[in-house]
Amino acid sequence: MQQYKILAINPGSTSTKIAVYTNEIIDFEQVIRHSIDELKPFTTIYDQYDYRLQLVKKALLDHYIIVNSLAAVVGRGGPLKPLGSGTYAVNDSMIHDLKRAVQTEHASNLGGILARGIADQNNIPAFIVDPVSVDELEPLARITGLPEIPRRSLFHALNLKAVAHRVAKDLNKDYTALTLILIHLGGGISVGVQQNGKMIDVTNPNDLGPFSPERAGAVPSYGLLNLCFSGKYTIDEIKKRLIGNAGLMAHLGTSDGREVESRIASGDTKAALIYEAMAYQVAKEIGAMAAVVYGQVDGIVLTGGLAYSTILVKMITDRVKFIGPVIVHPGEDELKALVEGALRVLRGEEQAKVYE
Ligand SMILES: Nc1ncnc2c1ncn2[C@@H]1O[C@H](COP(=O)(O)OP(=O)(O)OP(=O)(O)O)[C@@H](O)[C@H]1O
Ligand SMILES: CCCC(=O)O
Repeated sequence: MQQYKILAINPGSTSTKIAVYTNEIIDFEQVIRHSIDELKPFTTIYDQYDYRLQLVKKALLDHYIIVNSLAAVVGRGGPLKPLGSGTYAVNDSMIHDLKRAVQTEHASNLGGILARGIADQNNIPAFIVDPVSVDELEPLARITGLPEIPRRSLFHALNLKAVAHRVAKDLNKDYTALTLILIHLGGGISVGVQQNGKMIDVTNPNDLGPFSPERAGAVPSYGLLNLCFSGKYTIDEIKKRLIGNAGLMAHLGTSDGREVESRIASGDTKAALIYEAMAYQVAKEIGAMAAVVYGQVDGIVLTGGLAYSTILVKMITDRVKFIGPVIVHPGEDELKALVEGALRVLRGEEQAKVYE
């Protein structure tokens, strides 16, 4: 079998995670941490480019990786314009949009730029895979009761798509032949339904669907309206509340599922009620996604950090197993997901898409 050595780069707000794989086997992984003081001099995310690039190059040297041994470099895709799923070659239009943070400033905007910066040294391809702005919604799924507020597709695309590929492989089925309900159970929770390889409906964890360890999910609109106009909060404070200080955090003062479970084990009835409510909301959303595909579901796939929880998985499974088999792939491995996306292209299983 042909050997492909691939560098994956995942820039986050306080770290740059990198890994080198040979095919699906990891050679090394490193988390390069960035202190607040180190990042302070940079006004925009793009201003951090050279600083992070030098650190990635140093890490490669430290691990005796020479750039010309690499077959490709793959970076985390930032919130680009809405686009179809898959692996994209990093081109000039993408670099332009990543630099100007076309949707929003986010550290992941540096993923494609760093990948290109290293790949260009050796004339090898640079890719990104399934950024959060993957948008494959059916027209019906976009419509809300307010024409000026359509639903937007923003979700944990990288992990959900990678896990869908793994499930198809495990079942020895064609990826596009499966209809799957896919649930990422992380700090935020995304629930979507994938048919013919497309996520035709999905909840954006920042404004719809179940509440999660730190986000509010869907809340009654009149209540939210009153909070916004109470005069007590700025718009930024409301945003931070909805996606940082909501869900388990707001009810229980922690966003750590393990901590909630140890409280439940020691008899905390409030923790038990809130945790079950989160499972209940996830199950309800799974039911809604099943209705989208007339109940014809090949599997319900639970993934993300909270999928390590046997209690939570059981509470969800008990409510949804009548819809289809529940398959659990706990955790999320974004670097591996990036490498798998690059490998699909290098092996000719998929064509690299072109960002316009
Ligand atoms: N064994 C476990 N039991 C219960 N909860 C767990 C376990 N392991 C991880 N978690 C919980 O999973 C959640 C984090 O999941 P994950 O790491 O997928 O999220 P994240 O990367 O922080 O956020 P996001 O996935 O939204 O980007 C936390 O609430 C964490 O406490
Ligand atoms: C917006 C979906 C992805 C994330 O919250 O990290």
